Amino acid sequence: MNRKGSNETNMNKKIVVALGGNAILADDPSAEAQRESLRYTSKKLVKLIKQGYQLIITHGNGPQVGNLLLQQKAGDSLANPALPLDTCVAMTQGSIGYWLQNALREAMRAENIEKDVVSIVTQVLVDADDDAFSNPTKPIGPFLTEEEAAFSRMADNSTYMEDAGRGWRKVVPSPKPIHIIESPIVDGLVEKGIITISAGGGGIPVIETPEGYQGVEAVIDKDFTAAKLAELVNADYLIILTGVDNVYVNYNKPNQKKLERVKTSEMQQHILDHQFADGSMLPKIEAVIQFLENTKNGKAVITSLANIDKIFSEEGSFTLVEN
Ligand SMILES: Nc1ncnc2c1ncn2[C@@H]1O[C@H](COP(=O)(O)OP(=O)(O)O)[C@@H](O)[C@H]1O
Ligand SMILES: NC(=O)OP(=O)(O)O
Repeated sequence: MNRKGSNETNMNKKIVVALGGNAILADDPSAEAQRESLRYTSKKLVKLIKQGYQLIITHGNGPQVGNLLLQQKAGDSLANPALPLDTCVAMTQGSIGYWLQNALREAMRAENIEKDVVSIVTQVLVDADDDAFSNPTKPIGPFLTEEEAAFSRMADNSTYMEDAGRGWRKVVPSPKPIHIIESPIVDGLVEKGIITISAGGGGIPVIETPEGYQGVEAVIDKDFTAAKLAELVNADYLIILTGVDNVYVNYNKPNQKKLERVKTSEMQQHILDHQFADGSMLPKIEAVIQFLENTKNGKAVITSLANIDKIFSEEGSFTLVEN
């Protein structure tokens, strides 16, 4: 990193990259369209691998897990019952991990890079008494019109909310991640130079019981889990990839202003000034601050996929947050 960061050597620097679920599934929910998005993503990520960075990848699943729930409901019968939400999260870790690890393999082969990549079914501990269980806020599945949402609410008795001006979506509880159960395994693989894809969809939410871990009906915000993962693996950078190049103040207003290099204290003030939308940009900013508060020299970047390979060069537009 030079223009906007320091010029330290990048060999073996650890980067946790969090991919938004909407970056994988845009308009076309078919497997082939999602694989194609991940092929594009992988070509971009490989540029960081070529620069010597060690990638620890995680991803969202909001659109995918909501669609899977709809499929479960559509086929629900006594002989073939719908599977619960924690299991659906596990299923999306499997499907997205499978697509992504193969896309990364192809992209690395094209660049003559010999590295292993593996997806890990990952559980994340949450608190059974988290307030989120009585206050669902995490949007999942397709965007609906207000009328469609009202109709769906009557059909499935779920909660639907408007999602950052983009339409109405089903919302489910989103407890905060306390611990990533498999993080020591991820750490061990990272130390061996293996690229990991873990804690997808925020991780499978589990609570601790006398009998062991038990799944709960929730979807954890992948940005908070990414921050926890970055802290646990002692990452140098947390990069959150989303639909915008930069975070803005006065977003979508005539006086909107791009944030380029900011201190956590400045971000905290912007939160107090209500600059970031709930359920979209706010959790990303909170996650970034959480990581920076729990790490000594970490830095965090929020940008779009188009910019990822430019973050460490002279070009590109992105928001870098540091202590
Ligand atoms: N202050 C802001 N600056 C930039 N983007 C914002 C801001 N407030 C809300 N947004 C919106 O938040 C979106 C990112 O949230 P979201 O789409 O939920 O994330 P994900 O990519 O993880 O699915 C951006 O694409 C943008 O539309
Ligand atoms: N689980 C999660 O936060 O997914 P999205 O990023 O796709 O909303």
